[in-house]
Amino acid sequence: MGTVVDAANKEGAKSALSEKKPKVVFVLGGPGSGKGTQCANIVEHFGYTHLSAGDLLRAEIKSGSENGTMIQNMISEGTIVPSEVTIKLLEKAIMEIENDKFLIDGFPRNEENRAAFELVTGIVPEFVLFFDCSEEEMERRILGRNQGRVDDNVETIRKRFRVFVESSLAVINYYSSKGKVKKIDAGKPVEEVFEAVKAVFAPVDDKAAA
Ligand SMILES: Nc1ncnc2c1ncn2[C@@H]1O[C@H](COP(=O)(O)OP(=O)(O)OP(=O)(O)O)[C@@H](O)[C@H]1O
Ligand SMILES: Nc1ccn([C@@H]2O[C@H](COP(=O)(O)O)[C@@H](O)[C@H]2O)c(=O)n1
Ligand SMILES: [Mg+2]
Repeated sequence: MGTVVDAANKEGAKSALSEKKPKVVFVLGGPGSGKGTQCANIVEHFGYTHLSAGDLLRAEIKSGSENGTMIQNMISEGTIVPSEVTIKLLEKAIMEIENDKFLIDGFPRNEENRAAFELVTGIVPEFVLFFDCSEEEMERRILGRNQGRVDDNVETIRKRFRVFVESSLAVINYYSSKGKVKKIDAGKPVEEVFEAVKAVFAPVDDKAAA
């Protein structure tokens, strides 16, 4: 099966998404850095729609789709699912949802994700919100999360840390070279982190909370 990049190259196709032209913010950071927590706050205060790539993949497992077993195994291992799978889920969600601005949480996770998304959708992010947090603090948070996630165990957490350092940081560095990264100290308490997040969105977004 050709990759999603091959398909885009071959057909020179831009998905229907590029017609919709949504505003997209990538929300990146290590496992347990607080991406989902802060996305919920941003949704409430600034009117974005939150799309967690991890949640979309977990929903795909639950749907019993043909990719479900592969996704389940990769999440259990903390590895990164092929871009074509994740991008199709993101494209479907963005096209179905009546909003023109989206927080894409936990994506892109590696260079393949990044390049394929831009090639297939034609979308370039407004900016990247990067939650910077120590591994000690992230591990402490995940072990206290109690959401029953198959990947919330010490062994998989350590694998996810390794994937983040080896693959995801390169994505952050790429956008940093474009001057697009807004780095947040995510090691602080939730409310303090959100104060810093608000400062990022307030000047840019016309729906800033009063
Ligand atoms: N600033 C914070 N201080 C303390 N605990 C936090 C903070 N932000 C989030 N948490 C808690 O840490 C845990 C992980 O947060 P969250 O699920 O938002 O992280 P995440 O980056 O989405 O992780 P993953 O990539 O594993 O989905 C949750 O239990 C959350 O309540
Ligand atoms: N772009 C992505 C995002 C996630 N995954 C897989 O899902 C796991 C959980 O992601 P969270 O953001 O919810 O922590 C992640 O560890 C990967 O296994 C992916 O493959 N590609
Ligand atoms: Mg999350």
